[in-house]
Amino acid sequence: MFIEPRVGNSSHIARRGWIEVICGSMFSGKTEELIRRLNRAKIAKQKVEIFKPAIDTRYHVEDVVSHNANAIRSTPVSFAHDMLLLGSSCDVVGIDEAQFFDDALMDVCVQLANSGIRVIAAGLDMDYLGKPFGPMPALMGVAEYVTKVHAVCMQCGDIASYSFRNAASAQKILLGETDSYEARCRHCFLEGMKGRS
Ligand SMILES: Nc1ncnc2c1ncn2[C@@H]1O[C@H](COP(=O)(O)OP(=O)(O)O)[C@@H](O)[C@H]1O
Ligand SMILES: Cc1cn([C@H]2C[C@H](O)[C@@H](COP(=O)(O)O)O2)c(=O)[nH]c1=O
Ligand SMILES: [Zn+2]
Repeated sequence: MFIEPRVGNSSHIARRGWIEVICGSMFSGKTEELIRRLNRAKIAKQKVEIFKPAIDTRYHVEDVVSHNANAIRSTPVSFAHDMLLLGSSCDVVGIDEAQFFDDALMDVCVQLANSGIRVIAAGLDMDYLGKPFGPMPALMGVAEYVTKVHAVCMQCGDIASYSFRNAASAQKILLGETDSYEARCRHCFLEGMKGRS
């Protein structure tokens, strides 16, 4: 479905940008899919830059790493606006953990795409309460392509769209893995939330 954008010296080939969003729960394969698309762009000899929020240091300070240990080199940035300058000379900009960015993310992605860059952003569509997460809904609204991927429910084996938090914290941001979260389907998520305020 996703072709590599045609970039080159030929004046008749216009450079066209667009926005792709890969969303879903934790463990749904967002990062794997992001890495797959970015590696294909690299194979097509396109200039690729990958960014992640500086707060996400779970596996590695610089690499974007999936739960099954696929990795790709990235630049950690503190603010969405940092990507405007750092990504402006690329063909493709990849963004992981997009939900952690500030509300400027949508405008930044639009500006990058308007300047001819293919933007691929992966992030959680919902937080541990099942509510839309940060700048993701706005970004999905302006994206040309939105792909929702699913995990496997750890309770019943059905498809999972929710990230159920097993830890006691009520803070919106709590970095973690299987130590604090499990993927759940709607039914098992609601069962787990019963009795919580
Ligand atoms: N409940 C689960 N459902 C599906 N995959 C899981 C689950 N738990 C662990 N995994 C592993 O996580 C991988 C996906 O990791 P990743 O791409 O980092 O996901 P995400 O970025 O969406 O959190 C899968 O290929 C699988 O090996
Ligand atoms: C649901 C939820 C998750 N987080 C954190 C937990 C992880 O560190 C990342 C998600 O990583 P993944 O690549 O999608 O597995 O987000 C959080 O801080 N708050 C939440 O509500
Ligand atoms: Zn279930």
